[in-house]
Amino acid sequence: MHHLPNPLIIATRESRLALWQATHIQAELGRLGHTAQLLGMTTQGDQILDRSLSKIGGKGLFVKELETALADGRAHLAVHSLKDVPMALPEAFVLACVPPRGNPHDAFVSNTYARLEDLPQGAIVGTSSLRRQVLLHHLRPDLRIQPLRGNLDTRLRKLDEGQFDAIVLAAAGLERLGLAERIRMQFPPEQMLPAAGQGALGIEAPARHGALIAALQPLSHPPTWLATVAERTISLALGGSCSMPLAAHAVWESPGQLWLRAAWGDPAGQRPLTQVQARAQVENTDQAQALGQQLADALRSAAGLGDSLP
Ligand SMILES: NCc1[nH]cc(CCC(=O)O)c1CC(=O)O
Repeated sequence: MHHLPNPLIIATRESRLALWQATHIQAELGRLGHTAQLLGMTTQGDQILDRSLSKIGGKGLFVKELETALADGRAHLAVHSLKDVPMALPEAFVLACVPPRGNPHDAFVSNTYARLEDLPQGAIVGTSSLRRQVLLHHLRPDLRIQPLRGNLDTRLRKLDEGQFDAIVLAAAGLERLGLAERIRMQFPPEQMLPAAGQGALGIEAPARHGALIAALQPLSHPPTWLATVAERTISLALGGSCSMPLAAHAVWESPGQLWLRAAWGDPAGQRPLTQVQARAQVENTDQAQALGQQLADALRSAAGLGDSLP
């Protein structure tokens, strides 16, 4: 039998964005009458900046060290960008709650050009995301796409130093850090379909801590939960890794009617982009998973991926 710890300790990465997100959840818990404190931690994903995430073990690197703090009892819950949370968590942990989603779109950021269309032939665009890379290549095969890692401030600094003509970042991160004025253009999903879970937060807790999981439920937003379950089911079905050239984005067209789109690209740019979509009445987690699974199967056959994936 667990009771609710007081104070609740929230494990978080120490980037400005992660701290904003954890502080936001701390305040939400405060409004529910709980006292919460932050435990800042540096993860391997934050330390290794010279190699791409897909090469060093994926976005799970951002999550693992926070899970160790939960397992040790040094912290009770962890706040993550949902985009960085692997679909399959270790058995001892659950995604206890997904709060309302922020801006899910990608942002075009440049000091010179107002829109992607304005970039000259062969312009240099910074992004390390395989998804952004393949979608940019699809829109503008002439662009030279170069790696860009580090936290948001670091990425903007590299742009300002003149290393790139433009960069592409998540709008949610810029907005949370008060940097919305850096957004020159927001990509519509038709141009750049977001990653699964983009713009949403995920709160992770020990699976056995029933009292804590129950206490987090008032922060949950069922429409965001169901949409992101559908999106994340596609990631899981296509191999479970977040470091894939995969986009998956769901929107509510009307109450209960979920529209799910997905895209898969070839990072080498040899094969054309594959895009699929489906709609379904979704009222519970099983139906959201079924829609995600259906679209994953459609994507797999349309892209000629067969049964095995890299
Ligand atoms: N991969 C890093 C990451 N994880 C979450 C965000 C932004 C916030 C979000 O998408 O929810 C970012 C930065 C970015 O993609 O530009």
